[in-house]
Amino acid sequence: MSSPGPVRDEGSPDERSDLRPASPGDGQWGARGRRDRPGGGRPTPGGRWSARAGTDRRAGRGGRPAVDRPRQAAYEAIAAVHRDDAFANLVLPAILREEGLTGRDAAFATELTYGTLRHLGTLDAILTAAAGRDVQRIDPPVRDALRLGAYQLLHTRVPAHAAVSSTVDLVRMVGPGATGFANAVLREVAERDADAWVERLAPSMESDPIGHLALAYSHPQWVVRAFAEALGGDLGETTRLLIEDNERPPVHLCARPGRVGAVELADEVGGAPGAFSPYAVYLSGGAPGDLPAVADGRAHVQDEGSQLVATALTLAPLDGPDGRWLDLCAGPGGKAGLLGAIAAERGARLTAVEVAEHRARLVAQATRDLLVTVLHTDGRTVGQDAKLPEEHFDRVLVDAPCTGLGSLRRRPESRWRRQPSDLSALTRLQRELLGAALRAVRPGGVVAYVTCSPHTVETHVTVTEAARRSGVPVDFVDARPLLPAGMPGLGDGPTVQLWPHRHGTDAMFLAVLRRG
Ligand SMILES: C[S@@+](CC[C@H](N)C(=O)[O-])C[C@H]1O[C@@H](n2cnc3c(N)ncnc32)[C@H](O)[C@@H]1O
Repeated sequence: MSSPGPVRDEGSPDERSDLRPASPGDGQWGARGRRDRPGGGRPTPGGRWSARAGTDRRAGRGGRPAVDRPRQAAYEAIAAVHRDDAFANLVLPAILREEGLTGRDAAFATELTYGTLRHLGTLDAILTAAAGRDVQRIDPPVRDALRLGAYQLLHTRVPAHAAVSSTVDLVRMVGPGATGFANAVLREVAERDADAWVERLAPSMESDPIGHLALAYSHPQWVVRAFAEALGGDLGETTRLLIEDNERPPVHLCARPGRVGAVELADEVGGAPGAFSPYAVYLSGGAPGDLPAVADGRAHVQDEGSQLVATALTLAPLDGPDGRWLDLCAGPGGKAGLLGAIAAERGARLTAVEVAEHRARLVAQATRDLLVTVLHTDGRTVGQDAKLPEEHFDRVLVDAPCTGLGSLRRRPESRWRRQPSDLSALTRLQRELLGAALRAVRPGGVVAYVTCSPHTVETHVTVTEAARRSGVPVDFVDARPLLPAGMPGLGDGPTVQLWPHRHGTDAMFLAVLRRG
């Protein structure tokens, strides 16, 4: 198998869904009896797979396949994430396609890849203890193989002997010379179950609740702290959120208004209408990209929370004209697609701005059959760009670039990549973009500020500061009535924070501001 090489993230979290996620392993995915592909590749000691046509380079002792293809695929995806800074949701489908893995094999590879990456922090702590040395000092290819093995031992029903032997076989390929070490480490890991390891390694909840939760639920401590703060210090709720972050997220479709109704779409795709958004359909499985409704532009993949916050902007009460709408951070175009469809029904016209050229092209593609003007420019140029005049727009969306801590379910590696130091540049940009939006909106018009992060520095602090520095009169609009009636857990207003564990959505934040 040859590596598809570095794969960079191009989509919003909405567009990146697990492929065909598996239920937890039930034992049918043991190491024996896997199909093998003649001419398949094998990883070099550096960890990359190299194709050797006509030779089964993976044949192990006794002629049986040394490593089955789903595990190989998972290993290669995990290695690419760490070696090439690839994104699992992009690199894994490429590997699965290249290997021709479908059905249960693809599901198993997906489960192993996503599960290992989500649980990385805890797995590393366990491997450090089991190896008697810091996991960071283990050769990267062997380290990734051990992570994959430890995940199978602690979080799936793969029999222990199969998890150990398949991992040792993998290590034989990626780190010859380390097989004895790998065998010993995994046997040590297998001595306890996941709960017993947490009991042994995590600080107690009483003495260090953040440290305990971080290790028990595999999140960086700063992220746990940020979640706990956003949840008002409620550690029970924080725990539920962390558990939810480690679950496979469902795929949500958005039935484009004017094109197809949610009930009709649900019937067509075998899904269920969403609980909250009138446009949402929950998909039970399968590859959404293969659906005719998605291919022909009647629907797109979009988290229900994203649908709700975009729709909220269109529902904010407005006096006077209502024909000019602006999406100031539009790429790759999920919300622009929904806003453009609603605008078409209401006789309004959407302008969508995106600073990154390739993402601007994605916006144009996402809105290709709608009357949307796509501008490839910096949203902060309001007042300097003739197409972005001041006091011109009636409704403006700022779906700001953010840490994405609200969509960790969809991006298994991102919790380990993000750093608290990312916050200062991001919040400066968020303030500047919201300031530009407040210049772009007409007096009496509304601005929705949205992040896919519940971090209070990116939410409340940014909004308060940007409004204070804007130099224009700004009032908060209570956002709660702009969400579906009866939706629970919306807090005290005027802003709204959605949560995976409360609403089944990404953790989207919404503030609605009216320019006086
Ligand atoms: C959270 S994403 C928006 C997601 C999008 N609204 C959707 O629903 O698909 C933020 C976007 O803002 C863009 N961006 C960052 N800085 C910008 C700027 N100064 N002006 C315009 N867009 C910017 C990023 O490239 C990114 O595509």
